[in-house]
Amino acid sequence: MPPPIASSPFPAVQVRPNPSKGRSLHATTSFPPGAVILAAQPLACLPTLSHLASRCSHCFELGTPRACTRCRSAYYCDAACQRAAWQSVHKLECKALQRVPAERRGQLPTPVRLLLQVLLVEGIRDGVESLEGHVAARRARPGWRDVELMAMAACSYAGKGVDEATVRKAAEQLCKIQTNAFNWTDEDFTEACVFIQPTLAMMNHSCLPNAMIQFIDGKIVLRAETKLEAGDEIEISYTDVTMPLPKRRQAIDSYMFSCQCLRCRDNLNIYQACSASSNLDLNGLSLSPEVSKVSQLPIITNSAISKRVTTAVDELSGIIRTDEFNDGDIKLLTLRERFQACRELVAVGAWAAPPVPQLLTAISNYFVNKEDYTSALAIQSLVAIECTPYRYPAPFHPVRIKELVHLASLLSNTAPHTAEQMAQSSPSQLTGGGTSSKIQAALREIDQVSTYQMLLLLAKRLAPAGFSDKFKLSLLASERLDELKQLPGREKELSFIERWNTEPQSEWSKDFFQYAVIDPIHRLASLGEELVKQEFGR
Ligand SMILES: C[S@@+](CC[C@H](N)C(=O)[O-])C[C@H]1O[C@@H](n2cnc3c(N)ncnc32)[C@H](O)[C@@H]1O
Repeated sequence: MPPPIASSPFPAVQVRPNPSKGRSLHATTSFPPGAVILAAQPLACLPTLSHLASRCSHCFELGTPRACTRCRSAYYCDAACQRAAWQSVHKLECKALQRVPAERRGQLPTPVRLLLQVLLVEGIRDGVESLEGHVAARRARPGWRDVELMAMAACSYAGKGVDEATVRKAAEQLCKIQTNAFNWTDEDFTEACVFIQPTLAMMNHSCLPNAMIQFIDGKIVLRAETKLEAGDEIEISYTDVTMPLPKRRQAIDSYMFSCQCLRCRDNLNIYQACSASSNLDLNGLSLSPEVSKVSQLPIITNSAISKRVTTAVDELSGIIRTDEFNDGDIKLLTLRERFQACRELVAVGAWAAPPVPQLLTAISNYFVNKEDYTSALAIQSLVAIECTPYRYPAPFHPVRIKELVHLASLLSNTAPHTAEQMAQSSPSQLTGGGTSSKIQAALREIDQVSTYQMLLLLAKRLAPAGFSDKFKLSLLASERLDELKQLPGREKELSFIERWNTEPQSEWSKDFFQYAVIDPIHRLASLGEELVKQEFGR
């Protein structure tokens, strides 16, 4: 039986039957790239296990929330959040959580906690009812016994009994959660919350998505990633689209379909996927205006090189675990070994091809840990110019905004480097004294404070419209810009920056941006390239 079509409570979107995907969500009007299509309240939302004790279970703000004194497994920032949660879900959920043995309470998997809410709260249960769960197909898969056990545990904690019919229904509800819950990653890209929103759950997946979701101030904000026309299907990505094909397939497998998008069908590498984007021209006012010329790169024009890049990426995805790059203590030797494994990609300048960007970020973090901020800044500039814009061609993508703020943070650490301070500072444990002093010399010639200020203003400009006072990265940028106001003697610079910020499209502003931001960051990026090849390519 075809799934029922629910009417959408949001005028901007409409649910339609879809012959190959069940149902799909469509725009009812056109949207320019970056526009906010809608903002929705989640039907149910929970911090993930690793964030349970650090995020409020009601407003989801990061902080040091206090545990509910009864169940000790929901956390709230204050009495108001606790009261509101008590009214909506926690009154019922708290009793159920108290039935979980104390030693297991903090370990209850997030889908099981969501299932508890589905079992206990009528409104949530009704919202989940019409969602797709692929129950029959999941039942035929090896992990089905675990699904049943989780369902049985949830029924028991919820006080619903564990007879066959009740557990079967709960297992179906768990399947719907697994098929439709969104995993929201915070600004550090760790999974922070899991939520369900029935209308947004109608969005299908594409590895070349035309929309994205952000979680801002407890709301799910749906944004157009490319231009949308009325009637277009809205497609988001269920996984990290910059991963190589085998990894994407693995991630998508849990949604019980195989992706037939152009990126998957033709196994497009990161540069080919970038050149298929309609967002390239939007980069004209970004740090990387040359992204628009991606189709002229040898990686695209020379099919032998292009193929080699795709093959090398697929091979490396089997031998390099990118999660090891998140280890703060990663050793120099490991970084060198991994960099050498990537030499084929580096040799053809395929800096954006995975796992090179993740590796460069780990190298930059390695320098930060050593308090060698100049080297970290040079490597991060390389990432900002050669990696991220090709991976995420929309300059308003949160990853691009985060990078501007990150570059600015690194600049704030290098800015106080006077000649005296530099003479005193130890150039980390590396031997690359030559390149390190070139980076320091380059930094002495840059008006780092102005570059810093303009990167932060750019980050603010790219925030989603209507959410700049809620979006974490623009709040952070505003705070830092306010601190700058106290710096004396910058009247001339401030008047230039003000003019650039009010009329960014004018020829004067473009030249000024080139001079004050693009040229310095590109210079640092080429020194970053020299440094990384010299120190890690040996
Ligand atoms: C979150 S739901 C999306 C809404 C769904 N189409 C429905 O009718 O309920 C996820 C499910 O949609 C289907 N789906 C999503 N993206 C798809 C795609 N690119 N191709 C085929 N099916 C897709 C799969 O069945 C998947 O498990």
